Amino acid sequence: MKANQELTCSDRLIVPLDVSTIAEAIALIDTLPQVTFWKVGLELFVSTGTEIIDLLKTRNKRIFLDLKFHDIPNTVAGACRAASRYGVDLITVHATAGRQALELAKEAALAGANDTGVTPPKLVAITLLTSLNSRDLAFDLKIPLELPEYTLEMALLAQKAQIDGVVCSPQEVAQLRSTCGEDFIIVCPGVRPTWAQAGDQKRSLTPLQAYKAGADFLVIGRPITAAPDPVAAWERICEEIGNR
Ligand SMILES: O=C(O)c1cc(=O)[nH]c(=O)n1[C@@H]1O[C@H](COP(=O)(O)O)[C@@H](O)[C@H]1O
Repeated sequence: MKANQELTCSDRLIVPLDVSTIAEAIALIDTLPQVTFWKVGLELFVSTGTEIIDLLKTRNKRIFLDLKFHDIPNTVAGACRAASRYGVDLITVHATAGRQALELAKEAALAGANDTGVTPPKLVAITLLTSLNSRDLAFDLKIPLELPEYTLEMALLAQKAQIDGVVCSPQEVAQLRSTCGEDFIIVCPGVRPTWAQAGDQKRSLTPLQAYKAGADFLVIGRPITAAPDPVAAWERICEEIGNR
């Protein structure tokens, strides 16, 4: 990675291709040529398979393959090995898959990249989805910890298992950054400019707040992709974070 101060807005912002067809994905990629880092999530990958990966590669884009693996260790490892053969930049696993799954995921990612001679992806663990709040954690998931403590425990578990970083809400970034250190990758979805709708995101902060708290990457979807003018929305966000 480049030193922090040299990073530009397109190095920091990851935009999800949350659509279900190649045609819609191409339309978004063409609308936003300034985006260099795209996220391929469950909806698009399940719909198109590797076609979208090949397309992004021919356009020299960076790829966050966000399939959020969560299964028994053997299955998580197999999936990580397969995903890593594509030569993508980032992949996700759920921290709650547990320590053994995380450890095997890391080994498998290295093996998968080695299979095809590509650079291994960075592995990031989901701490707690940004669509959940303290109430959901306590009353639905029955987790008897305060939310910041829980996300910290998940991050520490991932770090002990040699995972490269985490996905967390902007509200937890400062704490995770100070505990897990500067080299731990922190990816933040759930980012909302003041002028955008929250939608299903429950633990948001603005792009500038998330960036200042220490996030390496901001994942921002609908505030850009569903805006009447996506390019203007992108530029407004870049201005808000000072084009850093
Ligand atoms: O792993 C993710 O990227 C992710 C984790 C999380 O906790 N919350 C979350 O919103 N995401 C993803 O980040 C994107 C957020 O999109 P918007 O809510 O439209 O900005 C979606 O593609 C989600 O799948």
